[in-house]
Order: sequence, then C-alpha cells, then structure tokens
Amino acid sequence: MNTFHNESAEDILHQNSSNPSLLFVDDDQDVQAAARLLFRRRGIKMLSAYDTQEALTQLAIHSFDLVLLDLNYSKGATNGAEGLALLKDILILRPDLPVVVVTGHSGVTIAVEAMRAGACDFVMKPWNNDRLGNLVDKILDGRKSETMAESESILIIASPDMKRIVAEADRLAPTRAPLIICGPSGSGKTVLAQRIHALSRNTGPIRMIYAEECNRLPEGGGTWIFRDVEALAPSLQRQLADRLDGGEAVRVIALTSQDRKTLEAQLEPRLMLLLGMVTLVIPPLNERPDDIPALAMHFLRYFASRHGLPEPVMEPRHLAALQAGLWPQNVRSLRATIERAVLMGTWETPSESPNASGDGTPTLRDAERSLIETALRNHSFNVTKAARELGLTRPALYRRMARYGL
Ligand SMILES: Nc1ncnc2c1ncn2[C@@H]1O[C@H](COP(=O)(O)OP(=O)(O)OP(=O)(O)O)[C@@H](O)[C@H]1O
Repeated sequence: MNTFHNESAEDILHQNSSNPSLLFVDDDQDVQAAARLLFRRRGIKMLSAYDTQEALTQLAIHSFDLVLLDLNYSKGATNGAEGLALLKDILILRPDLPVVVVTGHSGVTIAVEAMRAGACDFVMKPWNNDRLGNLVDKILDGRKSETMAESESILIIASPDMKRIVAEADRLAPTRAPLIICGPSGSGKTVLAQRIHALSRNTGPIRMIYAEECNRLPEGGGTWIFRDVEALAPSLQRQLADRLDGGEAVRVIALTSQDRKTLEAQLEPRLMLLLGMVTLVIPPLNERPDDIPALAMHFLRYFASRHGLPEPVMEPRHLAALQAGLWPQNVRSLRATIERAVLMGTWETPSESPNASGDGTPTLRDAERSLIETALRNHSFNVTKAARELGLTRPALYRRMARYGL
C-alpha cells in the first residue's frame, strides 16, 4: 500500500479551519513533498492522492477548492490516459471544481487536450514555485466555497466488466436515448444512472422515482430515474409510453433487479419497446471480484474519515475473505461490512473476537489495545509521539497497531 495516510491525520484535524484546501494527485513522493512545502508556506492545506482511486476517495471525504493533477500514475505510463480519465471523473462529480494539470512526461499536447476536456490551466514540471503559487492563489481568490460531494455518487470501477459497462454508459450518456439498467439489488444501478445524467447534456433536474409509490408522472423535463420500473402501475406505464411517444423532452432511465426477459413480461409492450433500446447489465458483486479490493479500500477510507476513527489494517487474508464472501445486497452489503469494521476497529466478528474474554471482563489484550488507542488519539495519530509516550519504538508500535487493527 502506498502512503495515503502520510499527512491525513494532521490535515483532517485542520479540515474545519477556513484555509483553502487542495488535492494534489501525483504518484511521485518527492514531488508531493515539494508541493506540500510550497503550499504550507502559503497557508494552503494540501492532501495527497497517489493514484486515481485515492483521488476519488479523497474527493468523497473532503471538500476541496482546487485539484492539481499529474496525468500518469502507473510505472512507465506517459500517455496521460489515466489522468485524462480521472479528470473526466472529477468533472462529473464536481463540475465547478477547478483542476490544474501539472505534468512533465506527457508534454504540452496532452496538457492542452486536458484543457479541452475541462482543466482550467496547466503547469509543466519542474515548476517554478512562484508561478505555481501565484496561479493557485489567483484561482482560489476567484472561487466561492464548494459544497461537499455526495460520496454516494462516487463510482469505483476496477473489474473489466464494470469498465466495459461504464464505457458504454459514458458513450450513450450525451444522447437522449432511454436506457434500462438491470442488476441485482445494491449493485450500483442508481449510481450509474446518476453518472449518466451528470454526463448528459440534459441540464434539467434529476428525479428519482420509486415506481411502486408513484401515483402520477412528474411534470417538466430532466432525467427521470424509475427504480423497480416493473412496479409502475399499468395505467402509468401507458401514460409514460404516450408521453415518450409524443416526444416529451425527458430522459428516462429505468432500473430493475429483474433480468431483461422477466422485465419484458411485466412491462407494457409499447413501453418496453420505447425504453429498451439499450440495456446495461451490472453483474452481481461476487461475479466481479476484481472490484472488491478497490471498493473495500474506498469505503475503508471514507468511513474512517466520516467517523473520525483509524482505518483497520486490511491484510491479504481479510481481502481474500471479502472476495470469497457472499454479498446478498452486493456493493451495499460490502459497504455495510466495511463500515462495521471501521466502527468496531477490527475485522473479527464479535463472536470470534479474541479481544474479549467472553464474560465481559477486559483481557490484557483489551487493556493494551485501549492504551495504544488512547495514546494515538492524544497525539492525533502521530505515531512518533504516541510511541514516545508508550515507551515503545515506532516499529514496535506499528506492529501492535497492525495486530489490533488500529
Ligand atoms: N461501483 C461503486 N462504487 C462506489 N459505490 C458503489 C458502487 N456501486 C454501488 N455503490 C454503493 O452501494 C450502494 C448501493 O448502490 P445503488 O443504490 O446504486 O444500488 P442499486 O443497484 O440501485 O440498488 P437497489 O436496486 O437496491 O436500489 C450505494 O451506497 C452506492 O453508493
């Protein structure tokens, strides 16, 4: 794992201060360190992300005023594809957030492509400290405060299946085509529909309609997302078909946990024909285990930050157990499991926990864990200071933190 945590405890402490904050996305630790020094001197809070997924998680957790974006994060990558894809995701999530591209390897042509895609400026590496500092000040001065992103709209994708589905969704998003999204409960149909709306040219509102509770169709345009579309009353199905047939300026995205064939048997044939030009099918989570590590890391960081608790260390055996797990509600179940792990501070289920002696009496392990936790909290998770207070070396403290999932 990389150094996502390096300054986060300190920075999280300051997150309520009125200083502006920026997210610096770059895989190079030296570059991160140089930037941190520069912005600290200028009174700007800086958080680091070392790859795409960390950047998305940081955006889910914090409210930033600016993103500085290198365009390559994997070893040897120079074509800027990773950065351009991340830029697109950032602009979907936070259309108003200024993004400045800071790049060396990719060259000016790709930096210009990034500006065409929505970046507000670019700086070549190695940068001139005064120039970069002044550019950042200028952007921050002209910026009104940003509202917090909804973590719920973040879509983490790692598996080939999801990459293919999202690429197809992105391709169709700017059209007015109605869509059906099939997938079991909690698999991500709603987040995908939100992404399609965000990428569409539709400036109207997004309306989330629970088909079962719907007793009349909404008025006005925008994107109408029907959840469990098959539950829409037959009379409303007919009305919807009439309105779509009549060319109403509305984009309909129909979500269902049924497969397409079953849906077809339940929907008014005319409505099925109008809605079902394209069907995107999201597989259950256990059919795409490659998504599990990325989702687990995302939720771990998100909930640790949201609850102000340390992230339990995720060892390979925990990950293997997650990948082998059954997820009746798919990503929703995984999310709940990770939130519980963060809240409990451990991956063990209470019945298996070796931390408790069974009769409620604290064990030596409990006492040690609690001492360590208190020392870490007293020092805002600064490991050096906590180790000094506990009379331990840093490595000895790290070993105990790992043991107790701190
Ligand atoms: N790829 C993903 N990345 C991040 N979060 C996700 C992803 N997929 C799903 N989630 C999260 O999992 C939860 C369930 O997702 P969502 O509501 O989109 O599922 P759904 O298929 O619409 O479920 P239902 O059919 O029960 O309404 C949400 O909290 C959502 O943010």
